Amino acid sequence: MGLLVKGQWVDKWYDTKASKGEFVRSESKFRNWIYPDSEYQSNNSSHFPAQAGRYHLYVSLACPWAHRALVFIKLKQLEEIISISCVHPDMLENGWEFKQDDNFNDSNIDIGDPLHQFNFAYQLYTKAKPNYSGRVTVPILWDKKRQTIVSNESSEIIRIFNRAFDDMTGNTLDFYPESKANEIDLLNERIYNTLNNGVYKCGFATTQRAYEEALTPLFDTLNFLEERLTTRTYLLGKEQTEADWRLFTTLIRFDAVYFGHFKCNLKRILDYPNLNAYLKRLFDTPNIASTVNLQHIKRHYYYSHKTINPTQIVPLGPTKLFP
Ligand SMILES: N[C@@H](CCC(=O)N[C@@H](CS)C(=O)NCC(=O)O)C(=O)O
Repeated sequence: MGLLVKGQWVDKWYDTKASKGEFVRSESKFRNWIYPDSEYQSNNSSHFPAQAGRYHLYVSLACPWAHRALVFIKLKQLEEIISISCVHPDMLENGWEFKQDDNFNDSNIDIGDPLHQFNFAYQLYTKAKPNYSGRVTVPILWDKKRQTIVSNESSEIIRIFNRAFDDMTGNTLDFYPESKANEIDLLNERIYNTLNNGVYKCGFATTQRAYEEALTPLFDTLNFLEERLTTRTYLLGKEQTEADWRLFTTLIRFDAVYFGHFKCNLKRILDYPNLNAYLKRLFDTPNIASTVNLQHIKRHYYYSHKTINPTQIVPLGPTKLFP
């Protein structure tokens, strides 16, 4: 694991010394946007036009942030509009790699870089910006025409997918409707800080205090959500929204990796009747189950984080998502 410094790859683990043992996530740096024809401004360099076949999405099937983007490809029926490939689950001294490995073939998405045949994800970043400094993260939304990264921020990629290509697909499902935007934003904020990123704060903490300070709010939020779901099918009521899918990709990994590997182990999702039923409901949404790859998930976390699991032993259980 490492990062780019002025276009050069440096192998370095997260530095938590400056933050008293706390894991602090860095901001994503490519923040452009794809617009439908009616809103696209060709003289604005951060604007990209909605065009079929023009964009490629690089994901990791292990990563919860990349998983959000993949879920939106399915929900918004974008498979014919945006091509997709994935990285190998191991993220070691070279960061994310495109190496072929028959042990990790996914029946839906190929490992590799079909556009440039690069070996490493960092090469995409230096192609987009030769002197780039920063982390090399997935998801990466790539523009084949301008040969650059449109966005590497999952929360924005899903908002782009939510509407930019509606004219082409005819799929007008809206997971961030104006009337619910405030409530969605509020829930997202709590869930991001304490759960989506909270599991990482627990797992990557290097002091007891930092770990405990992340663990308490994490389970407060799970208890709050369990209560909320006693009267609701989805977080906002009867309809699915973006808030559900942002939560989904964390919950689906929880019992398999966050409970053990990241020490979020006061309770499993399986121990929460409402949350568990809700998770299954989301999982059973058409085309969603195919986006979940338990083998990539377990292998990535247990094998890549050598500071947490130096033996790199990948536990055999759980073998199923819903035992
Ligand atoms: N804010 C980003 C975070 C993405 C992210 O951190 N992805 C992880 C994989 S789970 C990654 O690529 N990490 C590599 C690194 O930090 O060097 C997003 O939501 O898209």
